Amino acid sequence: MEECSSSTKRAAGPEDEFTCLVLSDDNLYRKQVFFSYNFINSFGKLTSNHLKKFVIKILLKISTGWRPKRRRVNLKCENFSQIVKQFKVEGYYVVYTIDIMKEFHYEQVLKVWDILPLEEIQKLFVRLDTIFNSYTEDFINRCKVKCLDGNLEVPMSWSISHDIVRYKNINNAIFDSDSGGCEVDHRSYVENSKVNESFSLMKFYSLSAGIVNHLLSDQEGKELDLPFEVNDQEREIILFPKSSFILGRSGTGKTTVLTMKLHRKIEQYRIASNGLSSEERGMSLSNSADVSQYVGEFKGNMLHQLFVTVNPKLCFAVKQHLSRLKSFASGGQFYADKSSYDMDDIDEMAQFHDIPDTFVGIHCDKYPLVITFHKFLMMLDGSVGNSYFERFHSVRGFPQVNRSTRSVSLQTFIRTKEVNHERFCFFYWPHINEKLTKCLDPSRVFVEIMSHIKVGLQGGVSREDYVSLSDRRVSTLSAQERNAIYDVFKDYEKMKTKHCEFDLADLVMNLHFRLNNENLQGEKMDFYVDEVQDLTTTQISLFRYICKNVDEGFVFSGDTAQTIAKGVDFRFEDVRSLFYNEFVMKSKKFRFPRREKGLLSDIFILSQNFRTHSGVLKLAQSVIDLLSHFFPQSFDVLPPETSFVNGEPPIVIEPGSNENAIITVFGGSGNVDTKMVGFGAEQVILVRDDSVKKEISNYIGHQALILTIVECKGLKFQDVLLFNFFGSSPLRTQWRVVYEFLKEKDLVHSSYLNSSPSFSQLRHSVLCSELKQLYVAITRTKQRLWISETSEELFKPMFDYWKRLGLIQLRKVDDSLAKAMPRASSREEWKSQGIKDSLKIGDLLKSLESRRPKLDFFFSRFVVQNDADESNESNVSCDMEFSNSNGTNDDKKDLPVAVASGTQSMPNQASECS
Ligand SMILES: Nc1ncnc2c1ncn2[C@@H]1O[C@H](COP(=O)(O)OP(=O)(O)OP(=O)(O)O)[C@@H](O)[C@H]1O
Repeated sequence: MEECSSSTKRAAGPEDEFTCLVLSDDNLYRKQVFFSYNFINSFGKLTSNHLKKFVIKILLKISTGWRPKRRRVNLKCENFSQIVKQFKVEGYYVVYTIDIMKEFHYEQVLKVWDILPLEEIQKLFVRLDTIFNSYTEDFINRCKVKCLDGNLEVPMSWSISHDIVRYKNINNAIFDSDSGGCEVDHRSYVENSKVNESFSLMKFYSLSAGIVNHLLSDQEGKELDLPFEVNDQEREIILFPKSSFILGRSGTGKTTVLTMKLHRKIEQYRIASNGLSSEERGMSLSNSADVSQYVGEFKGNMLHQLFVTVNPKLCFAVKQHLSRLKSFASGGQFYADKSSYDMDDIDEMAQFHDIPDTFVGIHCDKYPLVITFHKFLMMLDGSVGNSYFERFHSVRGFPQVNRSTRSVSLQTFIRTKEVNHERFCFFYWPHINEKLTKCLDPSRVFVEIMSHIKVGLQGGVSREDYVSLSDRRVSTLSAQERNAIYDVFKDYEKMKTKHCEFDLADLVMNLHFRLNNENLQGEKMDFYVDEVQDLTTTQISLFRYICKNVDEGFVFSGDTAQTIAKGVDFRFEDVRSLFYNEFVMKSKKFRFPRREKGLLSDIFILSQNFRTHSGVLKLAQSVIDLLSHFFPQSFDVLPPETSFVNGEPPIVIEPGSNENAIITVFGGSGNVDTKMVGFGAEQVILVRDDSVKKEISNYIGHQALILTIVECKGLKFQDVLLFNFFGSSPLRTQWRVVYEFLKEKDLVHSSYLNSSPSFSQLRHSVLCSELKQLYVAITRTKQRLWISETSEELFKPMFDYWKRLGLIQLRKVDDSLAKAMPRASSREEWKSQGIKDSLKIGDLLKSLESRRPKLDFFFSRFVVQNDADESNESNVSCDMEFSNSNGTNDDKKDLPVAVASGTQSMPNQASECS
């Protein structure tokens, strides 16, 4: 056995003996063993340290290829006994299965599902049966294949030249009704369970010294934030070495892939710098060949990685996640250090105060930089020539316009003088010539100005070029409309100059101009851009100035159905061709004067939803269907995501007769028992904007966390209450245009069309951003979504649509609903939710304190009845069984004692169950 070297000691905690076992050179197959989240939880609840150690020893032994001899088995998973195994230790059964994973080839792996007492085993088997029923016969047969190396059972592997397909045609397949799967609306789902208890969405963690240390230390109930095993689709993207684009609907793992890819590179770099240890050779998502390749590549290079996204809260969440992954990889603790997160606010400026506003001379320990796009612009601005802001007279008087630190007065200037969508609509639009504006929609005009006119280097495109876009087949604007928009643009520019204000496009164009004329020393960098749909193409092309490794240095991920940044309008194909023309061709223009073929980077599509169940996804898909109908050019059409878990339709809350549901639920009048006394930490009220947020805060104080749709972007919650989305929509009664779609689908009588406006791309362009916002709001929930509206009239068109398709359920605010909604949360839960989802921890704690007296009345958590049947003890047996060190066996009467060495040492041979 290998001695623990200094680098392996790093990972060793109190259980050095086990660390050495994990790292042992005998333990050749440890990369093929994975522990489920459930196993880790159940293991944590075991009270006997001796039992814990014994189980780990057996699992480590199994990971070397050792297998107990199989005997007559009575306790088994009916249909899949060849791939579902179990062994017994001191009255507990450890259940594991054989699976197949795709990395550089397909390979058999072991998944350890749970450790349970006898009475719970049968229920586990039934659920595993359901999962395996969804697999193809070919997949199952390959799991059954045994590959022997002497006495050892080693993983069988297959080349990736032929696909091994895991799932039958999910969502279309007809399942055996006994399998536990279910059929709804002609679509079948593998499971009928709560999302966080689902087996098909369960996270698995690979066997490592860190995991073993975790298992053997007393960490029961703490939030796990370990690098989990991604699925084959995600792994392929993580391992793909070239620049690429990742497209996928909400909850399909885009942020996860970016974060893991970035973290993996850090690990490879660390290994290349320190030399390989035994543990590191076995690190997840890599094999030694792969690592050695990077050893060569990284030597002598510094690793400069940047993660850029628009939402500061998402940025904060990614930063926290990366720091925990880093801590885990270097053997530190991987739970959030609660005390260090007790901050009042996630403020953009405070978040980046230690990163200078320049890319020149940034110290390497600042990497990876996880920054917002706004911070990225500030850093670029400080990197070449004179700052853009120095042109403003008032700024010249500020104390320091310095590259590394910007004064508070300058930051305030930037915040208050930027013309954004709201400022454009409310302050500029009313002052623009009415003759021009009367037939135009301000939001659409803002998009046109920011995304299609103010592009390029020289103050934007000419009128002639802009108007000529109407000749394109895909253009939805006539030449006349484009001329009018261009006139508005001219007026707007004049007014803006007069008021000494600027918009983001001004800054971006100025940066392009400066960066083109002055040489910024580009570094070899890796860029990970998340939620790329919220950036304009001109903004995106700024990345090329500071990243020289175009072939490999860029990963863009996003979903154009979730574009909520105002003024942005593109599809992934546009970004891909921009990348080719602006990044690839410009970086190679001197070396390759002719256009090369085959240099367009790959677009990967992620299709499995990991976040939520079919009830929510179907509602979300109905919004996508409207987008496809009215605005087919505005987003990338993808096949609907795969969902494995069946779930209830979201609930529309019927308001009381004379007040809105929020008042009924949270307070005001009414019986205390039917009032919801606050939301838990995993729940959120989503609203359109800050004004509605303020309005609700006035009603309910600190009883719940309230976020705007922009703030919740990229985050997730157990339950979501979407409040007054339609009632506060700028579309007002124009939502009636959806009847046109319903009529086309034969969902309403044609008389509905009489009172509906007929759809016009230009007049109803705001519907596009409304639908995208609605999609983002619906997809934030993992389990339950409640929709509450104050105006029946404004909601009616969408309500009719959803009701007709059976996508919602209507419920009155009564006792049962009020009881189902809240969830008592401990102080720790509030904190950990804040950590997970980057919320305002201070607010959460204040909120909790303020309702502390009411917590006594808190409705207990909505408990779903456990549907397990009592298992029948007389009917069970086991694969193999280990007695405890005394050789006793609790189930002796029913189950013949087997085996084990009868001591605490590792069993060498399993003897027979008689
Ligand atoms: N292979 C996996 N197994 C289990 N859970 C996973 C897996 N991959 C991702 N997840 C989980 O799925 C959830 C959604 O992932 P993520 O936030 O990366 O999706 P996204 O595509 O970025 O979503 P959005 O577009 O809505 O921001 C997260 O909770 C993540 O931990």
